[in-house]
Formats: sequence, structure tokens, C-alpha cells
Amino acid sequence: MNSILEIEGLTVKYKTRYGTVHALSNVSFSVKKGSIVGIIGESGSGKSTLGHTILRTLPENARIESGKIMFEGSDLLEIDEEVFRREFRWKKISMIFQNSMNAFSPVHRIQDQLLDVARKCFPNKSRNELLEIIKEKLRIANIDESVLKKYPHELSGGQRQRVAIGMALLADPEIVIADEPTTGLDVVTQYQILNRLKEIQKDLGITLLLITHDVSVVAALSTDVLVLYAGKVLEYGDIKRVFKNSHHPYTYLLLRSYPEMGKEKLYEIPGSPPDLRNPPSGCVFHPRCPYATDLCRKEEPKLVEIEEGHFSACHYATSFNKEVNSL
Ligand SMILES: Nc1ncnc2c1ncn2[C@@H]1O[C@H](COP(=O)(O)OP(=O)(O)OP(=O)(O)O)[C@@H](O)[C@H]1O
Repeated sequence: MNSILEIEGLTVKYKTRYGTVHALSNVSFSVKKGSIVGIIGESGSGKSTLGHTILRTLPENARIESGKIMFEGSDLLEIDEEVFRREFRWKKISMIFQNSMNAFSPVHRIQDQLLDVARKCFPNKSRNELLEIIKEKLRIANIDESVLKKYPHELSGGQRQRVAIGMALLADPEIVIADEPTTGLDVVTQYQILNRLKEIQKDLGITLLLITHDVSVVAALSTDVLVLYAGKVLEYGDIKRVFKNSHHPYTYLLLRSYPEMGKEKLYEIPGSPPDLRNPPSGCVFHPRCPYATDLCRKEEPKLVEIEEGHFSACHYATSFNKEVNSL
């Protein structure tokens, strides 16, 4: 497998006044070059923390306790901050931030904000050269360059999101992390933006990490899916395999609880995700899992490969799968 990113044993915690939040625990997976990995999970499962750890934009109170993020032969976490800022962030790996209204400064025109990022990427280029690059990327993102003279609040949510896409593409990165790129937009705009994102990914050959809680977004776009729950990877692999042949009860129930045309009854996963200051023993999903046994309460399941490129962290991955497929 030609992987572009290998994440190994990543553990990230936040220190807070009320205790330590175990945001990511021993997260491991590898990303194929040119793939679209949908990173899916309920609110608080650690999706954004994962994106920010890769881009090294975690807040002050975050601690990376262990792990590696291998990219082009180097561990991204070991690279000197100055080198990372100069050569990696925006240039090789960029991010389309969640809620673009917050991502842009309200008091500066779009042009100034894009120039600011462009200057970091290409310190030796003139202002005119940078503006040419910016306009080209806005064209790719399918938005008219007239937005450059405007302030963020003068744009619609969809327009702002397209500008954010253009901004992420400024330096032709190899990996783009899109954090909930269409949340809060109407369905038609969502569809247009996701379609454009998919075309861009294909045309430019980038690798896309698509963070979302929306199963339908992942289903429409991704080649692979990573299911996160309470900071842990519960299932990972090719989208068709994971969605059609889930080997983890959480994935199976998550898909059953998602509204779809023609679905008569929606399943509701009982309970709510655990408090990450005090995660449960054994399998993190056991308190909500209708199939849990004593083993699940006591022993944490390892993430194991059950078929080529398809991983599950369930003690009963194989038998559970047989059981649900015979229903
Ligand atoms: N700066 C912070 N300080 C303390 N705890 C934090 C901080 N940021 C996130 N957390 C906690 O870390 C856990 C993971 O949060 P994260 O934002 O990564 O999840 P998420 O899956 O992206 O959620 P959402 O879909 O709501 O954005 C949550 O319990 C969250 O409350």
C-alpha cells in the first residue's frame, strides 16, 4: 500500500481545571495517497483534535503524550516548530476549518487574509504574483474573485466555505484536512461544495481527510472511513467494506441510526458518549453496546485487521459480523 500518512499510537490529552480529558487514545491508522478518508464520530469523539494534531495547531492546554505521525519519512511531531511552519503547514498539509465565519477575521477583507497566508507559503513572491495565485485557487474553488474586496460577513456561508477551500489549496498541498466543511449550509449548497471538493481532490490528486459527523457526507465522498468513538478508533477500512459489512457494533448502530429516504424506523443508540475525563474500563463503547459481555467490561479490545485493510476493535468482530448479517 502506498501510504502518505502513518499515524501510530497517538495519545492526546487536554488539561483542564476539572481534570484531564483523554481526547485521543492510542490512535493508529494509515492513509493511502490520493484517498478520501472520512473521519466520523459523534460530537466530542476527537475528530478535530486529530486534525489539529496533524497540523500542529492544538491549543496550549493540549499534550501529545505519545505517538508518531509519519509523513514522507519524518515524524511530523518531531519537526522543529519553525521548520514545520515554514515548510509543512499550508504548504504540504492544510486545513479547511470548521465554521469558516470563525476562521476568518471579521475586520479584514478577504484579500488581505488570503495574502497573509500566501506570503507565508511563498515569501519570495511579489504581491501581484501572490494575487495571481490566489485568483487561480478561487477559480478552482468555483468562486468569483470579486469576493476579494469583501469582508467575511458580506459573503454567504457557502461563499465563505469556498474561499476557505481556495485558501487551503494556495500552496498545492498534498494533504487537505476538511473539518466539517459543509456544516450549517443548506442541503443544495452542501451538495455543490462537496461535489466540487471531490472534483478538486481528483483533479489535483490530493489526499483528503474529511472530518464530519454526517454519515451521508462520508458515504458520498470517501474511499475509506475511520470510525472514532471517545478518542479511539473502533473501525477503519475501505468505505464499502465498513459500511456494507461492519465489524463493530458501534458502526453498525451508527449507520442504523442515520436517517435515509425510505427508512421506516430509526435506531437510537442508547445512552450518550462517556465523560472523557473518566473513560470507562474495557471497551469504551461497552456501556452503550447492546452486545457487551463481561469481557468487554474488563478488557480493552485491540484494533485488529479482520480482512485486508479492514480493522476493528471489538472482541467479537468476526462473530458479531456473522450475527448481524444473518438477521
Ligand atoms: N481546548 C480544549 N480543552 C479541553 N478539552 C477540550 C478542548 N478541545 C476539545 N476538548 C475535549 O476533547 C474531546 C474531543 O474533542 P474534539 O473537539 O476533538 O471532538 P470532535 O469529535 O471534533 O467534536 P465536534 O464534532 O463537536 O467538533 C471532547 O471531550 C472535548 O470536550
